[in-house]
Amino acid sequence: MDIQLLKTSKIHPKSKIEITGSKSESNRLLLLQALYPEIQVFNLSNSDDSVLMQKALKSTDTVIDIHHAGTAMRFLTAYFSTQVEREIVLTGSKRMKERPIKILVDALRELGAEIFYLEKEGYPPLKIVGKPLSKDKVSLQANVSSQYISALLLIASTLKNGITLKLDGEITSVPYIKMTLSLLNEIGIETQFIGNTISVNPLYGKPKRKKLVVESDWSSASYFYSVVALSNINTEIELSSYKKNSLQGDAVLAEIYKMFGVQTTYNNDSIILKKTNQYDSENPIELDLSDAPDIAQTIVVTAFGSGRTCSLTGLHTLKIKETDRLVALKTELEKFGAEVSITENSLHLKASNEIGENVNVATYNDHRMAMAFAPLGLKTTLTIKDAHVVSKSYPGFWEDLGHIGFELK
Ligand SMILES: O=C(O)C1=C[C@@H](OP(=O)(O)O)[C@@H](O)[C@H](O)C1
Ligand SMILES: C=C(OP(=O)(O)O)C(=O)O
Repeated sequence: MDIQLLKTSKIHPKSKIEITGSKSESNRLLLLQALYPEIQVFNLSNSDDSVLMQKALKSTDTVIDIHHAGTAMRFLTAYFSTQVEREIVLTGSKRMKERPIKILVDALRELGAEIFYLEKEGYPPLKIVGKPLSKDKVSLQANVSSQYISALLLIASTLKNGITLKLDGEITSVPYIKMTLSLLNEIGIETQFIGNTISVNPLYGKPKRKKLVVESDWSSASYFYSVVALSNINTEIELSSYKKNSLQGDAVLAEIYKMFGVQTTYNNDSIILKKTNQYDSENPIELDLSDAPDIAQTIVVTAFGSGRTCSLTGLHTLKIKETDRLVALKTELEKFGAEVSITENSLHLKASNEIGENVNVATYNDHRMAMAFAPLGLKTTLTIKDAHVVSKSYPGFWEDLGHIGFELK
């Protein structure tokens, strides 16, 4: 399914959208619920990745396919390693078989797990033979993906002595590790994170808190930040349910988008995004996104749509996500006439006021490619190829975009 966005210079001046729970928080809490069934979770994400996670945890099959869901692949590898008397094959999409998992598998093996590679060494699919993990201390490389670390932390409280992790190298995507620790703390699991060492105590007895409400997804909110940034002065979009003290690192959007004139007001359980003229529209956008990699695509496209120079660093994890996002961004932006240069961990976009028309944006099975480019419908007519890819994190995206006044065909 392709979707054409007809150039819409004006969306509704005021609109309201409800986004479901954070996919990251949901997938952590689903795993914790499998370990501690008394936990109840509200406002779960309706994303494919969370639905797949839920299904996988309930499944009694011997082969479990988690398609494109990175967190599900990593978290379930740790989970099934501890499920005694269970033997499963954990597999995924063609792209999942190219996303590395060796760092996590090595760490789990070090703790006593029995995991085998079924195709390429270091990559899914995996055969996992569940057994009690006998050790409690392990070192692992922390500069490739924080998901390996979160996976180990999520199962830690069920091990006899908990877990102590020593993290080697620069720690990437730190807010996601802190999110994991905060959720563990919320249910009464004690943790320490000092320097490059994290430890998690075993949980004796039942979880302290049983009802948890997931805050809505900030990464999904990013597309509306972009829409407001590219809109006329005073355009407002209200998004629910969000809070000021978020566990999600992508809540940094509220700060970042001030550079594009978007003001965020926290109102009960929602946020109101409003376009103002209180910003310097000439200033280049310069950011290190190693703490918030999922909003890189949104920010670059906003910068392009608003004719701003943009230099992003800290993008080393983008190459192993749903697609190589650095190459995908460069390729697709250049179709609109943008000048983009990339390295292994950075992207530079030159300011330009020309935006090509009738471009077909390829999405590479990456939900964020589709959603990041959509706001350009405020500047030009474009077509998003394979637009259904958005369901990985935000199945209602196109409907919500129509609701705020975009013309979709
Ligand atoms: O733990 C999580 O929920 C996530 C961690 C990040 O991955 P990396 O740590 O691989 O950067 C992020 O990109 C991903 O979308 C979700
Ligand atoms: C990178 C992402 O997800 P995952 O790694 O969980 O597939 C994402 O949602 O942008």
